[in-house]
Amino acid sequence: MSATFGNRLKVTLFGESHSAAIGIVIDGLPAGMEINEEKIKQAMRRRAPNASIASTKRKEPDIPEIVSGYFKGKATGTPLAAFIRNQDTRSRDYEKTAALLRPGHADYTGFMKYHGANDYRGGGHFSGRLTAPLVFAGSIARQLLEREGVRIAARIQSIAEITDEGSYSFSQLEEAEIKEFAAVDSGAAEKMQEKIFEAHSNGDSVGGIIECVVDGLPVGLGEPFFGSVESRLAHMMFSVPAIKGIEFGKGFELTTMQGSEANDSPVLQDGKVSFETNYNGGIGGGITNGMPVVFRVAIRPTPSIAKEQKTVDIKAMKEAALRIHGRHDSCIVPRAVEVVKCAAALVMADLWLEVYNG
Ligand SMILES: Cc1cc2nc3c(=O)[nH]c(=O)nc-3n(C[C@H](O)[C@H](O)[C@H](O)COP(=O)(O)O)c2cc1C
Ligand SMILES: C=C(O[C@@H]1CC(C(=O)O)=C[C@@H](OP(=O)(O)O)[C@H]1O)C(=O)O
Repeated sequence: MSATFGNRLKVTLFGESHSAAIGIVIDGLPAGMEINEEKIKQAMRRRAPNASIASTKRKEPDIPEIVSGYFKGKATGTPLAAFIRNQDTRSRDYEKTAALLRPGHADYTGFMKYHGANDYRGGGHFSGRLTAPLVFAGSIARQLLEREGVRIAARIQSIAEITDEGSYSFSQLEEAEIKEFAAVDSGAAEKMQEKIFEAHSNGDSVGGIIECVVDGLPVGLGEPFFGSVESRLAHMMFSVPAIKGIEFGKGFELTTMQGSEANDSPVLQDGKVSFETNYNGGIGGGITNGMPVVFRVAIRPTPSIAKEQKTVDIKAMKEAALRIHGRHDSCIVPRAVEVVKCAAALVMADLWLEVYNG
């Protein structure tokens, strides 16, 4: 089932961008786990559209309504289900152009796979909107990890060709979280935002890279081969719409290094094994080695743009031109920072429960 993810902590997503609601069912939360609703609200706010970064003008309160599995501030241990109502849908944006396949979006594949029965409004079930319930569930998973001393932080590393080259401490990354635009260096952040507005004013869009770090992990999460930490994180990240690449540690740069440079040498620190460097991103043979898990994801430019593009009218089977005048993010990256952290939390909490909960 493609809507369900996880082994010990299972999540099932449902809904469409313009349906009555979107939501998620979380199965496997430890009974009695306290849930901080304020932390959930903060996460939802950080994912929400933000006019100051040229994001979609759709205004959704994004208040999750928990309908089961939660009692007196704690998880009951039975499935926790929540839905988020869609309130500011403007489906007329999609009426006139319903048959015109949006280049870069899932209109063509959705139409073919579901024999034209797919709900194309706002991207339907393919929509980035489905990341709202993902953030809801992930922010609970994040709380579960925090209880165990595991923390997650992320930052915007680049937008288009503008890169923040700095390498930062975990606490500097954590400080980025409270910023509206989660880049660490303020000079780079300004240039990145200018780039987004430039694309917006040209009727175009841009992408970028998010770096994410999971700190405080024990040695031994994950398994070799198909249960590797890399494969589990990659599965989750590629489930997030618009994510097109992932690398761990030095990633592709490892190919330009010699073995003597790429190897992370074990050292003794206070009588325990640690590593001199972390070029392999805290993972060895698919298993956490106690160093921070570091990965970066590549996010494509938003598909729906105002600039004229070539397409096909799938009903008339004719080539056509398309300009999209709806409400769209000029860049998905700033809003996706929270999505990446929460999606990573779901994976790491699942891996945690596999080892420490039976
Ligand atoms: C937080 C978030 C917001 C998004 N906003 C938009 C948007 O406003 N317009 C759009 O066309 N795509 C947006 N997307 C991306 C599309 O949903 C995505 O590109 C599409 O479903 C096709 O999937 P793919 O790019 O993974 O192939 C967004 C994605 C995310 C994660
Ligand atoms: C609503 C959200 O983003 C939506 C993601 C999206 C897409 O195609 O992914 C298309 C747009 O939908 P609509 O045309 O209905 O405004 C965005 O606004 C959200 O993230 O909450």
